[in-house]
Amino acid sequence: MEVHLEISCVEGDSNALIMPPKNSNKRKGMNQEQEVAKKNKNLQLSKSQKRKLKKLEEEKERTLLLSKSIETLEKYKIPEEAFSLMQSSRNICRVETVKEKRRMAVQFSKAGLSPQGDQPLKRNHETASFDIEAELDRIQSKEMNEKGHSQPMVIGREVQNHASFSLVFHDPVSGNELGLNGSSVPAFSAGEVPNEDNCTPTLEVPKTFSQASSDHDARKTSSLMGNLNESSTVDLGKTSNFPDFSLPRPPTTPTVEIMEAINEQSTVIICGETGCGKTTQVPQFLYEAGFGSKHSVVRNGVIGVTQPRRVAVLATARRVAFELGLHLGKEVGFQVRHDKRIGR
Ligand SMILES: Nc1ncnc2c1ncn2[C@@H]1O[C@H](COP(=O)(O)OP(=O)(O)OP(=O)(O)O)[C@@H](O)[C@H]1O
Repeated sequence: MEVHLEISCVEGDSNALIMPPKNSNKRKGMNQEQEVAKKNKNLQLSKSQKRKLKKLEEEKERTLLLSKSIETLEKYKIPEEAFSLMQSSRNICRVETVKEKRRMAVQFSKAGLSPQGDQPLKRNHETASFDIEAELDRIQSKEMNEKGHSQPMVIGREVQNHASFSLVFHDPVSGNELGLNGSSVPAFSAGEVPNEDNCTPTLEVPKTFSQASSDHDARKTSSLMGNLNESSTVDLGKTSNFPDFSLPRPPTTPTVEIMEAINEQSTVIICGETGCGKTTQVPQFLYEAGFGSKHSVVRNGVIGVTQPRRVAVLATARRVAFELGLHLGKEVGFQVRHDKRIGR
């Protein structure tokens, strides 16, 4: 009993009835804080979660960017018909054949556009020399397909496929534009195309030209014809019948210096402007100096010349053979893929 009273006294003095709830509140408050902290702690993401979240955000951004890009592409999309009118960058600087030009013109007209460059089918005189090259290439490949390089190159057959065909080159000496027969800018129309039998090159030089320029033109004409129509018309062996045909070397060709350098050095690099004769002249005076001779112990072997294109190989070989008055395929030969004419 005593104990009980004491307790009640103590309780009465120290406001014992209020204190316990206070303590419990404090404890409760502390618990709440702890819970919040715990919750916050739970809200703090782990490293892997953060990484995942970052990834998701990035993916979202990427998808957004992609959709924007697709939208832009759709906006500037080229219609499918226009694809056929586009040309590959590989064809830059490549001369189009008449057939290709015609095909393009048809495609352009189908698309309701005017043909490219306002020079559709008619051959431009300035580009004719390039066209000749392209034509040569085509003829050459056609020739190869039709088995054997001994097949004559028939200009007539090629020409008949086109409405009009003119072979023109620009003479840098006289400044004249010359055609196959030496006259100014001739053109074969389909009607007046020479047939296979009569496509012999005519070396008639109009009398209006001076003798000097006539000789020069005739030589050019002949060489041009030689390039175009070898077996059917031009026998390169016969060119020696024309004593004036062999062009004089450019007077500026420093033959002596080059020969001296070649004799003294094991390697010589010759630099010169285009057309100065590095390809056609140097081999000639090497040949004349005895290089490539079977009889020479030191200088025997071959004088080799490389060219990047097969048409250039053929033209160079023909030119050198022509200027030296030798036979192509004997003393002067050439070798390209699928074709080889080298003397034994
Ligand atoms: N097949 C050919 N038909 C007509 N003339 C030609 C022929 N090949 C060369 N020539 C003439 O001979 C000259 C010398 O030409 P060549 O090819 O030897 O010059 P190049 O210095 O080798 O030129 P590049 O540096 O461009 O190859 C040229 O001015 C050119 O007019």
